Amino acid sequence: DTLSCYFLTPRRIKKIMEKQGVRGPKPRPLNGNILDMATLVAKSTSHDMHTINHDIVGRLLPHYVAWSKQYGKRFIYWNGIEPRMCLSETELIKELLSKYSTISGKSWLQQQGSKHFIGRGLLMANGEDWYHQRHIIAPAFTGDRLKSYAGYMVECTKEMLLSLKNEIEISGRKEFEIGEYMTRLTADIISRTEFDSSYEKGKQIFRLLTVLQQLCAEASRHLCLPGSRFFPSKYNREIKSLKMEVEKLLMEIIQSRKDCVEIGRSSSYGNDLLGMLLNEMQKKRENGFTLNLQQIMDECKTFFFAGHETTALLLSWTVMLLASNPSWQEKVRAEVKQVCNGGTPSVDQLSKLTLLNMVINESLRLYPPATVLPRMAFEDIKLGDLHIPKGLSIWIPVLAIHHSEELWGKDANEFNPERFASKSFTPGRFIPFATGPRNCIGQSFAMMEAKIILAMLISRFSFTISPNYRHAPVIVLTIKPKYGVQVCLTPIDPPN
Ligand code: HEM
Repeated sequence: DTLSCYFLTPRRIKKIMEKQGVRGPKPRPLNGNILDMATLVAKSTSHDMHTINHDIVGRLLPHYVAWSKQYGKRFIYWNGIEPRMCLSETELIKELLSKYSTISGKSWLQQQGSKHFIGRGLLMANGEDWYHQRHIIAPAFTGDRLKSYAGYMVECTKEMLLSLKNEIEISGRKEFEIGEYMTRLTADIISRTEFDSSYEKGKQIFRLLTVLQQLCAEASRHLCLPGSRFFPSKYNREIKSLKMEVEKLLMEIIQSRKDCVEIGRSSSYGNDLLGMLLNEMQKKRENGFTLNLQQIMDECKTFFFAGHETTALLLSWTVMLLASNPSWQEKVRAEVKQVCNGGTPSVDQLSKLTLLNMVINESLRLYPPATVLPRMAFEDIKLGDLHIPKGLSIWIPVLAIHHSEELWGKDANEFNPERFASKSFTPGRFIPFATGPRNCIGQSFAMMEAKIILAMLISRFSFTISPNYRHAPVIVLTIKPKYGVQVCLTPIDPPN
């Protein structure tokens, strides 16, 4: 079904959109506007930024800036042979994301790019398949089950803070690239929540997945050349063998849990994410929809991918923002001290950390880890006054919406958490986790994790931005600090 979208001649889509006044840059044969985009981005990101400022849309999405100026808020461009319409009107975005979650989804090109990595897990699934998976998995991310992960988060954070403190005491080092620590920490947390008792093996799987992710990202750069993915290149061979290695380890964990249940040593597959998926695999058999082992493995990989890098980036950017805004750092530290009373934060205390919450939101606004949201229409869709033909991909430029002066006012590019103090603002303009039925399933998980880690970090250390930090945000799937975030840490002595 998805494939059939590609048989619709792109020319027809172009004509339908032109009739509605949606135009864009002229595509080149096969490659569309890919080269134009690459050239503009290479130029705009060839230098670091001169100061730590957040006016980054022109740097990161120069093609968006140029084309929206020339063709208006809606324009169409070509990612190779895939036509994409950029949509930045908040009303229409809200309508698309809330009403059409099963008849729009991930395009074949996107699925192809991640086939050997996360397969058809929740993030890449479409239609009915997506709907069933979402309903099976959703309970793992709400209510008491969600709260039960807080303990793991606190434990892993304690270990990281201790290793930082030891490093300072032993080597006298003060400067740290905090991104490295955050990446390791969020990977530890997701390994524990996913594989609790098989934690060590889980970590091994995730090390392999990190390599696999890099290889797949490189290989998908060549995807736009027709036929290239059929060549048994070095990439393809390496990708296949890594994939097999990861799946073999995953199967070992799954099999040992099944054995325990079958010989009666335990009555359930476990309380971690994997256990929950296996329990569901048994339960859902009666009502017709089943999760098979391949899907469970794809899901395990999906949670690792979707759940750790995004959160690590949120944390790194927030530390950068707090390090370069000492007055907010002090305010948040005082709040944590008052709410948590010197102890580790409990789930109930987290909702009282209002200032920290505002800072995290402001960080997600300025540096949204997921910079664009893609949705392909699998059927004709009516969106406001627009007729969207089947086969058209819609791209929502989250980063540009978050920085729009029209939506946020003259200080749109300034760090000002105060703007999140009032709860009433136009819906649809703040969408770091998307919105509607297909929003981020891990949103509450990520927010809980970020608050716990930042609250614990800020009460143990004060930090300033290092003179070695180079402000150079780049987009490689997500928004990353090109050279990391170097901060100088000073331990804060605990009272008495
Ligand atoms: C700051 C951290 C995070 C950000 C900014 C973020 C952002 C997003 C966004 C924008 C989407 C929608 C993507 C799309 O449909 O194209 C998404 C989906 C998803 N996220 Fe997150 N995410 C974060 C953390 C997490 C965590 C911690 C988990 C899991 C533990 C997670 C799991 C997922 C999954 C499985 C989906 C696919 C949901 C579906 O299609 O039904 N995310 N996330």
